[in-house]
Amino acid sequence: MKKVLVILYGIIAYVVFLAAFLYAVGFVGNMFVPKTIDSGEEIPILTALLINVALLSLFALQHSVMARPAFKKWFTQYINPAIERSTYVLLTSLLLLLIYWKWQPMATIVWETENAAAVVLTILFFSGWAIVFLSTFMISHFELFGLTQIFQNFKEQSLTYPKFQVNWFYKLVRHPIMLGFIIAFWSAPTMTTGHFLFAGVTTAYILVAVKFLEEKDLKKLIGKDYETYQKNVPMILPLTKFKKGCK
Ligand SMILES: C[S@@+](CC[C@H](N)C(=O)[O-])C[C@H]1O[C@@H](n2cnc3c(N)ncnc32)[C@H](O)[C@@H]1O
Repeated sequence: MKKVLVILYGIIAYVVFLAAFLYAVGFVGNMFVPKTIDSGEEIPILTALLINVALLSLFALQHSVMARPAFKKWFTQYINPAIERSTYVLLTSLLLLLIYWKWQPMATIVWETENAAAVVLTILFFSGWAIVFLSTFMISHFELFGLTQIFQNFKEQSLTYPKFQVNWFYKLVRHPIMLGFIIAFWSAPTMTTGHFLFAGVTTAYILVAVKFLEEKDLKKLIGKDYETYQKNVPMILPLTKFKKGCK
C-alpha cells in the first residue's frame, strides 16, 4: 500500500511539474495562457517591484536550500528517500504556479521589435525551451524528476541518481538547461519592464547558484573528473572550443 502511495505521489509531482513547465512557456512568451508576465491590471510600480522580487526570492531560496546534499541528508531522515526528489519537484512547481498567479505586470516597454527581428526572437524563444527540455534527457529526465526513484522503491531496488554526463549539449557547455532558460527569458519580441526584471533576476540567480552552489557540490561529489570538465568545457556560453581529454 505504502509503495503504491509513493508511486501516486511521484506521478502527481511529475504531472504538476509538466503543467508548470508548459505554463511557463505561455507565461513568459505572452501566449496560449490566460495569465502571462505582462497581463493584468497594473499596480503602483514600487509595490509591483517588491511583490515580484519577493516571489522570485522565495523560488531562489527553496531551490538553493532543497537542492543541497546536506539538506537532502537531513530531510531523508524524516521522509522516504524515494520521494525526496519528487518532493523537491513538487515544491518547485507549486512555487512556479504561485509566481504565475501573483506576478504583477510592469508594462513600460524596454524594447519592441517587428518583422524579421520579432520572428528571430520568437524562434530563439522556442529554441531556448527546446534546449531545456532536451537537456533533461541528456542527464536523465526521469531520474531528474523523481520517477525512476519511485519505481525503484516499488521494485525494492536501491535508488539511483543521475550519473555525471558529458554528452550532447553537455560537451558544449556545462549547464545547457540554464543556458536554455536564459535564451528563452531574454528572447522577447516585446520586452516590458516586468519581463526585463524577471529575466535579469533569474539570470543573476542562475549564474550565482550554478557557480557557487551546484558546481561546488558537483566538485565534491565527482572530484577530479569534474575539475577537468570545468577546465575544458565553458560554463554557460559555448564560446570556447571543447578540448579533447575531458572524460
Ligand atoms: C536542474 S539540473 C541542471 C543541470 C545543469 N546545471 C544544467 O543547467 O544543465 C540539476 C541537477 O543536474 C545535475 N547535473 C549537473 N550537471 C550534470 C552532468 N554533467 N551530468 C549529470 N548530472 C548533472 C546536478 O547534480 C543536479 O542534481
